[in-house]
Amino acid sequence: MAEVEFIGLRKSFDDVETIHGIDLRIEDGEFAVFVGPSGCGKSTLLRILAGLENVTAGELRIGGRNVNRVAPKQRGVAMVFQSYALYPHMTVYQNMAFGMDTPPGGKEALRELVLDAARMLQLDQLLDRLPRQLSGGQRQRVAIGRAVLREPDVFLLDEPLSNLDASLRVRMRMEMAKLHQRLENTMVYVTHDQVEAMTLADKIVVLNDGYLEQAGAPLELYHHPANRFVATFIGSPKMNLLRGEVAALSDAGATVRLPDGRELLAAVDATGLEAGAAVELGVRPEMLGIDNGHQAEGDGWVHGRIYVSEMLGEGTLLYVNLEGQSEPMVVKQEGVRRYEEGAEVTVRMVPEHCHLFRADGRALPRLAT
Ligand SMILES: Nc1ncnc2c1ncn2[C@@H]1O[C@H](COP(=O)(O)OP(=O)(O)OP(=O)(O)O)[C@@H](O)[C@H]1O
Repeated sequence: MAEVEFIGLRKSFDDVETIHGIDLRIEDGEFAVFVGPSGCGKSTLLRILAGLENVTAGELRIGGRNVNRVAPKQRGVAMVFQSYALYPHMTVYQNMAFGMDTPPGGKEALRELVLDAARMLQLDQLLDRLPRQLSGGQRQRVAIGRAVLREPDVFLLDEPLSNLDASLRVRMRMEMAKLHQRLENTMVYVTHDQVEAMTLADKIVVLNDGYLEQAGAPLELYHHPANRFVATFIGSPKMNLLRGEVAALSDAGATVRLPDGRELLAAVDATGLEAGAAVELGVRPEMLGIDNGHQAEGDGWVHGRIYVSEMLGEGTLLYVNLEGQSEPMVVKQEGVRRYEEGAEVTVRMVPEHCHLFRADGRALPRLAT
């Protein structure tokens, strides 16, 4: 069993605290993905797990054992770095086999193990090549192969796909998912890429400035972000936020008055909220509808003018200027539709698709997914 637990974990560099008390549990066999803005502490947490950095306070447990003072080699972890860290003068075979203990079956058994891993990663035709004779994706697979051969309980990957071009990233993303299915071990993966996080993770861990903002299944974070930070970090294009104040409260949710006087209902559990409180109404671009005339019965709607429209091929992104809001609202429409810049439009929003955030950024629980 190799579950990973961070308990009140803190890290300081030269008396400056950068990780401020993280409590997190990653289950045995779970694929956990760390995301967050640059400098939030993703790599530091991974390096702490690998034993490359000390813990300043709190506890790190792997498989139920406190490993704060356990040497990297004894932790049952293997790490794949962004830079791959291959030895340039060694062949693919030598890079993969380097530092491995000879198994009971001797050298021949060792060779079989390396060949098995090479076959799995489609490197078996490349074993005699040097790293400089490989493509980026192939180098990446060698680095992964080397880690797989250590048979780690916990596999650590620090932005493993970030040096690859877009199409190779997509292919390697699929390979990562397959690898996890095959190995069934615990994986901790750092990325900047939204799509990688959403598609690969069993659990996304959102970090911000050394704090854990939320950890949960990708769709849980998408539908029920705990706060404004997670709401705008998960999802692309990001969630729209409209400033307003609470006009009325009912069992159906909170009615929000926008600066232009228009009122919209958000279907949230408004317990504890007070009329007059400053709030932000959130709605995702893909949950908005556009029409040029009438609003549907019962829906909330706002008027605006098209600022810019972008045709993406599979869809259209509209940036709509609304009265009293500092940023244009982004609306994602399926299919290619032409809109004239400056045209007046009605944006429809359904109460069940709205999120509501208090002034301190905390989300109110939504009544629907
Ligand atoms: N060796 C170090 N000495 C001093 N400060 C450090 C050291 N390593 C990391 N830090 C600081 O700790 C914080 C977290 O850095 P970390 O590299 O973990 O962020 P990150 O989320 O991985 O960022 P990125 O996405 O840019 O790689 C940053 O403020 C960074 O400057």
